[in-house]
Amino acid sequence: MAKKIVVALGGNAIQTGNGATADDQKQACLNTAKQLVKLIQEGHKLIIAHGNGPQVGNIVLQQQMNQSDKLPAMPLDTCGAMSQGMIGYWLQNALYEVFHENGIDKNVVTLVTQVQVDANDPAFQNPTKPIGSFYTKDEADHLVQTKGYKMKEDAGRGYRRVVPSPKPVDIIEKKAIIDLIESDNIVVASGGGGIPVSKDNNKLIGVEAVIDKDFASEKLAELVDADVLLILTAVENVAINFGKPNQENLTNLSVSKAKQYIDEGQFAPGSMLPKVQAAVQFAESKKERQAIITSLDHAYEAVSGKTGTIVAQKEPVLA
Ligand SMILES: Nc1ncnc2c1ncn2[C@@H]1O[C@H](COP(=O)(O)OP(=O)(O)O)[C@@H](O)[C@H]1O
Ligand SMILES: NC(=O)OP(=O)(O)O
Repeated sequence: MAKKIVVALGGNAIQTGNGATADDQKQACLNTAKQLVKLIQEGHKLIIAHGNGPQVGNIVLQQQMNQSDKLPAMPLDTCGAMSQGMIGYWLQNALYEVFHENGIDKNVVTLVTQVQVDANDPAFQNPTKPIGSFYTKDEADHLVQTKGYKMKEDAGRGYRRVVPSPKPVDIIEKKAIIDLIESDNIVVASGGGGIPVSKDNNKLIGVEAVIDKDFASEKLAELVDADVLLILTAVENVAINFGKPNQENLTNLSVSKAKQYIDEGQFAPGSMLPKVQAAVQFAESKKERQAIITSLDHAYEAVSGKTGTIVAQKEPVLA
């Protein structure tokens, strides 16, 4: 049965390994497009959201490199908008090629998306979202001193800048997204978690933050009344005891069991935890809604119920 699917693309869908050139990231988007096209051929309607952590961090650094009065650096919200345009272009470009190879006649539209946040969200007092490259401890200390950045160690992989990550409250352009889906376009929306804006009477004020793309994708999936929230990352399954000798990969996961594992601390904050939390929130929002967490390579089989971790109100049964 054809489904409406919000796909949340993780880091490896856009940037594989250390390749941060435009060509490297275009190539990764082409590989991603080759996986997503199978879902489109099956008749599913796709709405594509994506992360931007590495990209927006690099844009901020590029902005600051030759900064002067005549060449002012753009603030983080504007850098977020730039990352949406850049990644949206790569995805449109990749899907164009793959659609032509497969005789598919569809438009792909990237919508610059503003996502409302609460200006009083406690996240503004406690930056947690890693962006940009990884640094050694010495480099990180230098950035703290020279730029006033907050730096944190990121899961044993080195130090990264962290910025506030408030929760998404609403998607300003939701009606336009729904109209585009209904007129049979593939929509890329809410990229990088959306551009964070807070409401001030009839104004939207851009704020210095990066919204988590898993939470923003969940909000998008609810607002467009999707059947499935498909979170694509680097692993085929969510696991308990991850990385330990007794690791157990999860296939069917009820909301209540997922909450129990969250309370036990089974999912790493900043990586798997927000995915499972977003999946629970989506599955809880309506009885027949399902969230699937799997790898890009397994997206097609997972939507047919053959692999991945499926989160639903009651334990679903794999096909
Ligand atoms: N319990 C867990 N089960 C599976 N993967 C986990 C778990 N805890 C942490 N991870 C790690 O989280 C990673 C996904 O997070 P991340 O790389 O931040 O996501 P994204 O794909 O959105 O960029 C996985 O590739 C895996 O290495
Ligand atoms: N905005 C965001 O969550 O990006 P990443 O998924 O790349 O961290």
